[in-house]
Amino acid sequence: MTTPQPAPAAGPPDGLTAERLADEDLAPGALSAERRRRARALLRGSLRPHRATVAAAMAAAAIRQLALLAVPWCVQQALDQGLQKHDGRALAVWAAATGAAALVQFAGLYGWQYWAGYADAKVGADLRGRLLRHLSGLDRAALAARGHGDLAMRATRDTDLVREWVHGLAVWVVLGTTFLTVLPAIGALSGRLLLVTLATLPFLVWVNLSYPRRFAVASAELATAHGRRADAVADLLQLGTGLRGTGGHRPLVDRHHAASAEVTGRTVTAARIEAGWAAVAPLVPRLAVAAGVGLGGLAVLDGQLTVGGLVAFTSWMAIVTLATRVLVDRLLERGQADVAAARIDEALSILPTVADPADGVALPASGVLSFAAVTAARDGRTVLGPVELAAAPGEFLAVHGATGAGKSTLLRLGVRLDDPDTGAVRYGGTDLRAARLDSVRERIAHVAQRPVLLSGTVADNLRLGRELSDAELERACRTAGLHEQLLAMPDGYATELGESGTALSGGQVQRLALARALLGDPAVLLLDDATSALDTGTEAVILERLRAWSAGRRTLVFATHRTAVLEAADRTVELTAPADSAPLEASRG
Ligand SMILES: Nc1ncnc2c1ncn2[C@@H]1O[C@H](COP(=O)(O)OP(=O)(O)OP(=O)(O)O)[C@@H](O)[C@H]1O
Repeated sequence: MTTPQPAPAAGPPDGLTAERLADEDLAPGALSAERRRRARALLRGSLRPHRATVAAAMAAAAIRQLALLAVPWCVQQALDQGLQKHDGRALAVWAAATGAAALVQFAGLYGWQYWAGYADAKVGADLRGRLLRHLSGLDRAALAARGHGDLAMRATRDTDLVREWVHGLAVWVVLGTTFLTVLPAIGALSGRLLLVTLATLPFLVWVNLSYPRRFAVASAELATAHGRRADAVADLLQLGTGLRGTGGHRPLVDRHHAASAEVTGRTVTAARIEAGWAAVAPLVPRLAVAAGVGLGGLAVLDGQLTVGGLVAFTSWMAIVTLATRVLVDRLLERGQADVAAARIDEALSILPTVADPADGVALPASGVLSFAAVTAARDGRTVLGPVELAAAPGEFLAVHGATGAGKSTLLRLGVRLDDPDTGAVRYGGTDLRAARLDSVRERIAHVAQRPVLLSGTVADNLRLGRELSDAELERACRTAGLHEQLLAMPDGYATELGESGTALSGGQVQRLALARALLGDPAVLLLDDATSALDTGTEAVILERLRAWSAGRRTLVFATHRTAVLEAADRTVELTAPADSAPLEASRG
């Protein structure tokens, strides 16, 4: 999620986007040689597991094209052998051959389209799955400079562009088959017609070399604009309603309109180049047909060419003209696929700042959670520590301190959502950085200050895809003081929460997040101000139930400003902001 900013009239629509654009990876314009090389490597790698399917599509496409190209020849024979010589049998034979070619075209086209569609669906699913697996494994710091909307575009529009490229791969075989068959066939008809045909080739090469460069630049700029608009839409949807009360949604709307206008402008630019390319490329083959008809007609009058031969020439040239148009489409797709693959590659190259160790160990079932000489810096500023702290099994520890003293930062280190800059966080003596991340998250659960809910039901949000019975959900919700309130709702646990859990109050969201953490049966529970939205009565009940839940063997670490929590805790620890952190309270003197 990005910070909302009003949009300037021109250029990148917000400061953060401008910052992103400074990043070489997202720079508009043509791809650098290195990015193109990496993009092509990604495309080849995505294709590798599906080579056999693509090869089958290509073979079917070649068969279909040969059958298509055979038709003018069959017609030529029917005209020259059948009609010109009044030979009904020859006419029937060549009519049957034309029919057979139609059947072969049918089978070839079916196989081509089926296998091409199968390959594009598989490559798209693999690529999207790989990208989403990678992105979902990244931590907050790694994703900090990326907008969610832009990343979503990479998983949708960009993978779809790669799919289109995969679908069109067999067409290269069609084009090769066409040119390799038509040129000798026309040469066999007449040397002059072959010269007319060959004269078009330098022009075709020039057109198809010059337009792609311009289109690649337009395509890259369009992709970046799409990413920016997607960010603007995501922010508008996620933040707009929250900011309406302060009038803050207006800049979001303006920003979206500016981003949308940019997409429209870039689309028109790309369309103009595409239109020129698509119209200019087949022009010369079409003029060549006219020249061929004139020259070929003279050859027919001189008796050097049959009428059937002239008809075959015009038919083949019509196929060449069509092939030229298709060639342009494929080159357009390849340019877009390069840009899309480069964007996907860039997203796949984002490294997590919290890495899962290759040979990570499992954390022990029980142990002391300790912070030894731990410090944390954000944006070059020390915001925590050095902290020395330990919480033993069965202990209820409350951490308090001024706003900005580093309580949330401390808890995030305790479950390895971030790593300390110096010192070590250990559980049962094992440095969390040496443990497998899934093992850390299994032993230690964290309830964030601002919990995140998904669209779906209450039960979906509690389960998060885990195999949990209704009885287990109920037990956790009882401990979190939510069960009775859920029962009072018409749909109970099946209540739909809407986007980002809008159907629940702030206090209910906090308790749902608490119940969700309890369901993992952790040995340590880190609670970040998890009762801040509760009335004192409900808070007292929950504290009592949490103590019973810990049953003298589980650890509770509660970051809080609430007196009731401090009073309920076995021990309290006050955090003070480091000297160079200068939070609000400290600067008040
Ligand atoms: N991702 C971040 N980037 C930059 N600064 C950060 C980041 N996270 C925290 N900080 C800064 O670190 C300091 C400590 O923040 P933290 O959220 O840990 O404080 P806290 O004690 O939990 O505050 P509160 O009581 O208001 O919840 C603050 O000055 C905050 O601005």
